Amino acid sequence: MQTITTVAELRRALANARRAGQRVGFVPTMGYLHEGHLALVEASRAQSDLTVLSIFVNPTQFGPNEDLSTYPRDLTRDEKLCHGADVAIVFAPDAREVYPARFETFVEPGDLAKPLCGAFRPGHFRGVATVVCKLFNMVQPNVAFFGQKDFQQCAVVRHMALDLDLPIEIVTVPTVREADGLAMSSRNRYLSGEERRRAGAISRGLFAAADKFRSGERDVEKLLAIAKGHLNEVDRLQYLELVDHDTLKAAESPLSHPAALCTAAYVGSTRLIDNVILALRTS
Ligand SMILES: Nc1ncnc2c1ncn2[C@@H]1O[C@H](COP(=O)(O)OP(=O)(O)OP(=O)(O)O)[C@@H](O)[C@H]1O
Ligand SMILES: CC(C)(CO)[C@@H](O)C(=O)[O-]
Ligand code: BAL
Repeated sequence: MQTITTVAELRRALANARRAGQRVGFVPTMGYLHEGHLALVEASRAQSDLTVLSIFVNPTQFGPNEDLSTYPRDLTRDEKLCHGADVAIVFAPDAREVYPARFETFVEPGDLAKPLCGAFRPGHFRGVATVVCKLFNMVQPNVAFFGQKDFQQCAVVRHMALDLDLPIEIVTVPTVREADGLAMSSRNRYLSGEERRRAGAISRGLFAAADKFRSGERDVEKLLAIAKGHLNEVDRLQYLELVDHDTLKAAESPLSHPAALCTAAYVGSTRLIDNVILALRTS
């Protein structure tokens, strides 16, 4: 495994693989890796010949009062995990390599970026789409892997690839969870012991609604109320919404299309997101 920090070096390292017709899998991350990230690597290993994992805490997707400066970072630990997981290349550029002086061109996503997290993090998905587009151009993978935990991000990236004719297959990997159901997230490390215990309420709420859905409930307000009943343990519910799986517009009762129940909640000062998909049986 090698760690590369410049685009020129990355292109050189990948040239041979490309000439040999190897299928390149790409896992973009912001580092401080956990088993959720390793599930993306595992999916890449299964579907490609060589995996590139990027570690870049992208400044353009953070708002001015967000946690860019305190976001957890530990490259040495991440490199060890990548080595053990059979990653071929860790690409860890610095901010100047990705955004040289006079950088001024952005990718502006459309309606998919407006609801949910987009409503509370203005400019977030513009930053995500821009950096993902740039990373795609740097790595030029055949296939790229994203976690379902960031459901709206998956939708925005998938649509960007379609709109911009990027010849890259986008794969969504199911959310990896802790034993109590909490979605793994680098930000979980901000939680105190007591906050960590209460954070379990987020997935409990989503799962309770999903269980009711599986037993036939199709009323949007009732499903939201069930989830909300569990969410009183969080300190502040930013949003809890049931949206159409494909358009991310508010779902209507009775549910007749696949939907996603999505939430963002603060436990202490930590903002956590999670979601479950409510898929209707097709048979
Ligand atoms: N629990 C998880 N299961 C599956 N994929 C995940 C999980 N957590 C993160 N990912 C995916 O890993 C990729 C990189 O995410 P990122 O580095 O931001 O990690 P994160 O844990 O989501 O961090 P954050 O705390 O910022 O939300 C994204 O595609 C994200 O959806
Ligand atoms: C996709 C991504 C690496 C872009 O910075 C980031 O948003 C993330 O880690 O989910
Ligand atoms: N995985 C989410 C990246 C962010 O919160 O900025």
